[in-house]
Amino acid sequence: MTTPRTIALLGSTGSIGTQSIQIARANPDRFRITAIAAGGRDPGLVAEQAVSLGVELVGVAYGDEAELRTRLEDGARAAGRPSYRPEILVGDDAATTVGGSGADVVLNGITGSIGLRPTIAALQAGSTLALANKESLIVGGPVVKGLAAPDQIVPVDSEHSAIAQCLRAGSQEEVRKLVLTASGGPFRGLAEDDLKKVTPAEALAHPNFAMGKVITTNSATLVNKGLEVIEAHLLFDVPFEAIDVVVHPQQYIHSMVEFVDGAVVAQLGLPTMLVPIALGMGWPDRVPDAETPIDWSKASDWRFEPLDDDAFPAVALARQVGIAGSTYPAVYNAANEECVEAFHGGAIAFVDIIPTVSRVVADHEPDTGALSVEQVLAAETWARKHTHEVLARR
Ligand SMILES: NC(=O)C1=CN([C@@H]2O[C@H](COP(=O)(O)OP(=O)(O)OC[C@H]3O[C@@H](n4cnc5c(N)ncnc54)[C@H](OP(=O)(O)O)[C@@H]3O)[C@@H](O)[C@H]2O)C=CC1
Ligand SMILES: CC(=O)[C@@H](O)[C@H](O)COP(=O)(O)O
Ligand SMILES: [Mn+2]
Repeated sequence: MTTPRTIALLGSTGSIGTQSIQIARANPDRFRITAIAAGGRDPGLVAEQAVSLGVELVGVAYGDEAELRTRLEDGARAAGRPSYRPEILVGDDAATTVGGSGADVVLNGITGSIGLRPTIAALQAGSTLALANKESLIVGGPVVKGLAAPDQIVPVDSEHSAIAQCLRAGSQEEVRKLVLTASGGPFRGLAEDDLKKVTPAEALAHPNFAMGKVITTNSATLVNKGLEVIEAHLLFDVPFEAIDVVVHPQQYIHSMVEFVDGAVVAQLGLPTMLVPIALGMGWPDRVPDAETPIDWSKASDWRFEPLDDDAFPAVALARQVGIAGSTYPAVYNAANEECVEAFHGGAIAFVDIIPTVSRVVADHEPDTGALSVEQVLAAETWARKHTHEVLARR
């Protein structure tokens, strides 16, 4: 009998976080969540998670430490473990400290590029990084890659988990191209003009997945797929021209690899995150019964269609920033994060998002030379400020 892997779970209260807890609870012989971090929007949920998992370390970015402590104490008493006293961290660095706490696996399920420092901390601590927080890799690019040992980063993003699984079928030299599948989002099939009136509520109606606000909006604009093209380039060292995107609305095929002989290997499954999360925590081992397999006795139609780059220019723009490298991906992502907030706040329309990101990218003057974390953070700060200047000029 082997000892369970220790897991530090960042973003424990979110879509990825709660599903990671589900996997860990179902597999106590394999995984033990020893530390959690969240933003702090719901201290009651954080306390409930901490008590039920018995974690040793709890971090939140904001909120009242005394309130969290009281909730933990109340929860511990109710659970019949009144002496339970985890270490509590509150503040901007909490997730970074939890990420660097030395767990066997750090599962980064934070949303947004705020996940960069925790990603770096996990890599520096020598933990395996199960990476859902794609933004940290994309904005950090060569900095993050430079810190990672071979196989230290295990993708959790469904498309990249699929590609990692497909790559087991051949060598790197035998790969001809990667093919990312895309749902097309809730507005698939709409023309540019039809997109002018879509609402935030409509943008949050993803056809297949229940995810957080930012990634769901990014699926609607196709920014998510743009980010995923850059993510695939960074994770798998495949040039941008060898990374294709195909719209597959059912998302049963999570992504594919085409090999030099013309064979295409795909990874299939129900459109849920349970397999990618379980594999991220257990890599390279599969976790039995993580998800129900597809039922092949039922008839179903699977569709494939090309991207509509006119209505959804986000992927083409992402390719440009990915190829430009340096701080461009950080600027693309930061401008988009600001626009997503502005869209949900009612300040801008859906169709304002990509033109604004594009303007900010065009105005960016990157530093030259090797990229540092400080340069990334400075570029992000500039991009966030400039996004609001561009929006104010409209
Ligand atoms: N959901 C999915 O199916 C998929 C998600 N991903 C990626 O995974 C990541 C998470 O997505 P998702 O779970 O949907 O997002 P959610 O919005 O559902 O959850 C985000 C989590 O991050 C936490 N958080 C926010 N700010 C901080 C901070 N400063 N420090 C610590 N924690 C913080 C939130 O805490 P709080 O609740 O307190 O705000 C919450 O726990 C994103 O990068 C996304 O792109 C990738 C593939 C699929
Ligand atoms: C589950 C997952 O990995 C998400 O990134 C999802 O794939 C979103 O799909 P689309 O961005 O293709 O709508
Ligand atoms: Mn994805």
